[in-house]
Amino acid sequence: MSVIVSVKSLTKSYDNGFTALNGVNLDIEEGEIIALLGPNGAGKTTLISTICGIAVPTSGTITVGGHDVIKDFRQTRSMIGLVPQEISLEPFETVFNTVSYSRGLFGLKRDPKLIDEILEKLSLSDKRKSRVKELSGGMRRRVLIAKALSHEPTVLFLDEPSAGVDVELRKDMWQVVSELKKQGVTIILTTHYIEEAEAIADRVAVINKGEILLVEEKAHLMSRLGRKELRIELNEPIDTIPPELQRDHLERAPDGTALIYSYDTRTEERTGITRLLSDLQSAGIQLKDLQTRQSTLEEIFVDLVKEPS
Ligand SMILES: Nc1ncnc2c1ncn2[C@@H]1O[C@H](COP(=O)(O)OP(=O)(O)OP(=O)(O)O)[C@@H](O)[C@H]1O
Repeated sequence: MSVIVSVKSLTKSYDNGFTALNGVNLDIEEGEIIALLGPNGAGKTTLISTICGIAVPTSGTITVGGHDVIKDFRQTRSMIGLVPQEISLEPFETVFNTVSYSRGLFGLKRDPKLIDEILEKLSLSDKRKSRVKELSGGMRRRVLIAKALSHEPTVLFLDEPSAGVDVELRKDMWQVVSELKKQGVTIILTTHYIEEAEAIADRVAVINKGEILLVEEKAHLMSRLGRKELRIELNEPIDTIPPELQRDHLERAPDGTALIYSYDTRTEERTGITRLLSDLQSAGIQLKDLQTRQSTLEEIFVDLVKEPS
């Protein structure tokens, strides 16, 4: 596979002296989906903006398709589609015109057939004459993607594509992104949702305080981060963990009303839950409720990016 976006020793300091990116190196392969994960203020948007040529690097170089984003701005920008986080669409305009207009902004000739194909790809064909204000939130996001694709870019940036979107629509969005990948579009997305990176990314880059902490194959990263927690609510609070449960490495909630069991579904063949439940029975502990939860990205970041104490 060849590298389509190459970022070398990129530093970006804003006019107020703040360094938002500090020596970033990142190669993005043609045709991959890479998720850029990072806490608020990590530098994700700044990185996207510099690659798109919207923000000027303080030092370092960026190439898209082998062209320098500053020297050959027009050429590189035309290869890039950018889907912003905020939905900013003209409410009274039709879907077709909205997308067609975006193509015009790149100085390209009108191409109704192409616009119809893009709408088809995004399951918006039956809405082509609808006004934007008549669309649901999920459809509006698709219109944003259609706009970004209207000038036929080969690289697509999606900034938080499913922020504030419900689970159903999020899955829909993943489907759309996977389809675009199949058609050969390289996709870079920023996200706060680990399930999102897990569902669609080939690789994951973690950025914090303007530095890339790691870039890894998703499968590898997930095996390191994918811990789950089983919370066992008890009928009666307990003061200490009974000896029958010592081997299960449980934690006791501070008020004694629950036990917490951590396990890893990916790296361990057996979760140990069956054994745990039988040990609970042997210890005569009555369960009130069971809940599982996965570490949130926020928690993973706390681990990944925590300052050494
Ligand atoms: N124009 C600017 N002038 C000064 N500082 C800025 C400017 N734009 C961004 N910053 C700062 O640079 C840092 C990185 O911001 P950026 O928007 O790139 O982060 P982000 O990872 O996209 O965050 P979020 O997840 O909140 O969108 C932040 O501390 C931000 O306050």
